[in-house]
Amino acid sequence: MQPRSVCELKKQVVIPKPKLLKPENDPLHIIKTRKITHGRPATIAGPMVRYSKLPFRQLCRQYDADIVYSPMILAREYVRNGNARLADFSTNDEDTPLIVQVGVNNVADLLKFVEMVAPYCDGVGINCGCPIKEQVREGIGCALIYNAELLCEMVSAVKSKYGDSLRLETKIRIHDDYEQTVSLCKSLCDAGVDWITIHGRTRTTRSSQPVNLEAIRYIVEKIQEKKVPVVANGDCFKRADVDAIAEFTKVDGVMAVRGLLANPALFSGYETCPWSCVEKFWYYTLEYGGLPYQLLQHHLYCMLENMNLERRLLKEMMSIKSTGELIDWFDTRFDFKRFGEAGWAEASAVPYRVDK
Ligand SMILES: Cc1cc2nc3c(=O)[nH]c(=O)nc-3n(C[C@H](O)[C@H](O)[C@H](O)COP(=O)(O)O)c2cc1C
Repeated sequence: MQPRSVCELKKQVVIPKPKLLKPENDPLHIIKTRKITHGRPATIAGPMVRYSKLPFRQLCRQYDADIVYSPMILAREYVRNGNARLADFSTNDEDTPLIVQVGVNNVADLLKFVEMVAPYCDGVGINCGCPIKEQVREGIGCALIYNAELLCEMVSAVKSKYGDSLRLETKIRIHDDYEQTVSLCKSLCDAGVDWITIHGRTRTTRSSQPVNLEAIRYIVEKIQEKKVPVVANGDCFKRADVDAIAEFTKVDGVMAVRGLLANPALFSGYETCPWSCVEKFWYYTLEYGGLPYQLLQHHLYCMLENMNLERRLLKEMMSIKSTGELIDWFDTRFDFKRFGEAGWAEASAVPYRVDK
């Protein structure tokens, strides 16, 4: 029998209805109240094509990510192709608050996409930042920041259908001329967007160049009267960066991406990835399944890379070719007693090693 994603299985037994968001699952409520209730901006694990799959999302939540994104899913494929649906999105009841990010270039595909994913997430985010040429050529990703009319039409189509039962976000890049970004943001606010994430780079800025926080600050100030929350994205690599970015730009939330890939415990204040994080990642990966081997291996590489291990060990790990062998390798190379003795199923019931 063909494997099915959790999402598909759920569809067999329930007829999805638009749900009413509870405050604890409502990303907008979280963004608006984090400062008041926790004295800090909302912490957000941003979208990463290939990487932000269910086990990684749950890992980030364990380490204080308030809201977590799926990778960008292309609406065109998802709404037309059952195999794409199986490959692109799986979820479960613990996978909340979740924003499913979509790459889309027309209202019809977006509405169909939202209809399919709305019962399984708390919000949808439109990708308006992807600079990859093939996507931009098709009017997806970054192309949308130059097509405000279409983008706003898409936002208002979703919001007028779903109201407050589903949140809608747009993740944009900045323009060379900040006034263009200000104008786009104002139009998005008028179209009903719930919050805007601003990645402080232009279409052509590379991620090796520093993020432009001045631009974000400028835009936030200019759209203040709209009272729509803004999240800053770019170069958040440690917990202190969250506060520094929020303080400087006056945003309501901070999104990290590459920082979390290397250290999913970043928001909890760990300077480098703690060992407990590696153990938990293993746990979620085996519990939830669905990660292709190379992705599992690369996640582990990213985490271990900055953990002061001998390079020889990393090289050895990268030469391993299957999940079974990798488990054996971890068992022999590290103190993996907890899972080794208790077994994977029971391991979740015992407290994890705390490295703090
Ligand atoms: C491996 C990888 C995959 C990414 N995939 C997406 C994506 O699916 N959607 C998106 O909006 N941005 C994507 N991005 C961009 C990030 O979300 C983010 O905007 C960028 O990395 C800047 O944030 P950072 O400095 O915290 O990494 C991706 C970035 C990386 C490194």
